[in-house]
Amino acid sequence: MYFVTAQEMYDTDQFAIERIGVEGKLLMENAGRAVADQIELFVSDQKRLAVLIGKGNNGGDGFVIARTLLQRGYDVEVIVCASPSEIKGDAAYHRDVFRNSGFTFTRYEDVENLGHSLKEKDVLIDALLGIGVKGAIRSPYNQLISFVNQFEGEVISVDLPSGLPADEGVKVDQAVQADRTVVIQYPKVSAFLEHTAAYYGRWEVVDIGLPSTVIQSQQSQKRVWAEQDVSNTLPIRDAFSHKGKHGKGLVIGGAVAMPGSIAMTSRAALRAGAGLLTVATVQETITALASTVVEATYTTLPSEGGYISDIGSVDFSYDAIAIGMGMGRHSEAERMIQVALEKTQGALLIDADGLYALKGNLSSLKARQNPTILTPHPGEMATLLDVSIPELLHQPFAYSKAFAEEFQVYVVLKGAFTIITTPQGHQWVTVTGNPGMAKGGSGDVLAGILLAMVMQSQTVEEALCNGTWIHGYTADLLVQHQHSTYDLLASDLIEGLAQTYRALLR
Ligand SMILES: NC(=O)C1=CN([C@@H]2O[C@H](COP(=O)(O)OP(=O)(O)OC[C@H]3O[C@@H](n4cnc5c(N)ncnc54)[C@H](O)[C@@H]3O)[C@@H](O)[C@H]2O)[C@@H](O)CC1
Ligand SMILES: [K+]
Repeated sequence: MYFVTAQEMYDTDQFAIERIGVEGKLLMENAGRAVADQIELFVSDQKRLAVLIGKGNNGGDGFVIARTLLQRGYDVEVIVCASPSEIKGDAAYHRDVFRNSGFTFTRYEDVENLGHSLKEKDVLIDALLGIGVKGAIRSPYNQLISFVNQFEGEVISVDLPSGLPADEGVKVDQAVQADRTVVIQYPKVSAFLEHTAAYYGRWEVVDIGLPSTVIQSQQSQKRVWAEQDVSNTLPIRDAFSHKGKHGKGLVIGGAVAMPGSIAMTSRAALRAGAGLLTVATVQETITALASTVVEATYTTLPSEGGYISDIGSVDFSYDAIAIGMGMGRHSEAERMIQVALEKTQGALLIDADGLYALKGNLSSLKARQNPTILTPHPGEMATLLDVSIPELLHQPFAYSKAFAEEFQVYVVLKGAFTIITTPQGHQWVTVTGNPGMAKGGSGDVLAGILLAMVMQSQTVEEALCNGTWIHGYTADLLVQHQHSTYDLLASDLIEGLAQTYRALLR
């Protein structure tokens, strides 16, 4: 499923209108009807509804929604929050169709009056502002939004919660806190940002019949990776497969005081389907791991002060290598990352302390011929970019894209919405996962799953999307059945992979 910025949405509408010849009025009719159909699914016709209509096309949708629901026997009061002369174009056309159908609306006067009209209502449909919102919210919308947020019944927003920007990088002034949002055709970027997603409440997308050629005409492509995508791309194992067919992987990391993270990465890689796995680490860590990760083979690396001191002896011909977890932040790490970048013949995944060590070596990323994958959490990404975490999270898509394109790497920016960006600038977001994963070790597990995925026969892009989706989905299944968001541990995710694969392969 694609998702868009406000400009991309306007461009797709424009393309549909000018190139395909679907009139704007018809798009609005389709949009309003699709939203009304959706509302009908979860609002009984015994409820009392009010529709708040703003002056733009979002308000135009509101007229169609109100007319459709009234025709279907719903009790709907329509309150227009703009002077009728301010309403223009397609919205004015639908205001007239509404009126000519024999329906009436009242005009918004002040909050007190509005309070009076809404006292008996169960559901408020918010068609005040859509993707056209800009800057600080002006009167009367500022009072209206505060008012809607005090309404005790259910608030359903049309397209997006009024006042909320569609795009990233825009300050939120004031916005409706919706219980549900019925999104028109494509979700907007703000549905996938940590600081704006919650305004939407539960949301679903309705189709207004734009042909897929319309979105494919867009330059920037951002999509949600969903269960169907996993089913379509997860490699099917044939009856004659053997361990060599599922790739040979290597994990480099760990230190005397930190055997846990590399243990989790290795076990996760094996559970996620790695054919053959080798762990290269210091002797003490091998001793600690040997009895818990029995399926791996081991390579002893020289150590100094409890840390790996050199990786020159490593065989770099593996299909994929993951480096950095539990490696420690010390001066030698930087040189070792440099060696890994130069010598790794297959895909190289850099995580955790490896990312920290990469900071001084960014330009060497460009020289690599084979895929390089960085898996930062926001703190690590912010460090790589020299920005603060809030700055990064204000526009994570833009920062990820700029970085991935500049350094020709795959970036997996971890978070409640994990963003996967390819060196070509294509972006995917996965929405699986829950707060139970916000714990130490969960990133190590992800690195292992991603390593295993990259070793299989799928594109790197698919591998990263599948791995990220599976990681979050496993946490979701565990929280639904055996665990809670409090007690869930990273190691539970590894064991939980069994359930996820069984569900996927059923
Ligand atoms: N043909 C189309 O263009 C279609 C549009 N659709 C709907 O149209 C919406 C976009 O319509 P518009 O572009 O008219 O935008 P809006 O409906 O978001 O309204 C923009 C209006 O709000 C005012 N405004 C903007 N920022 C404000 C602020 N900070 N304070 C107070 N007033 C502010 C502007 O003066 C402008 O007139 C979409 O969200 C969607 O609901 C759908 O019906 C599909 C078809
Ligand atoms: K709205």
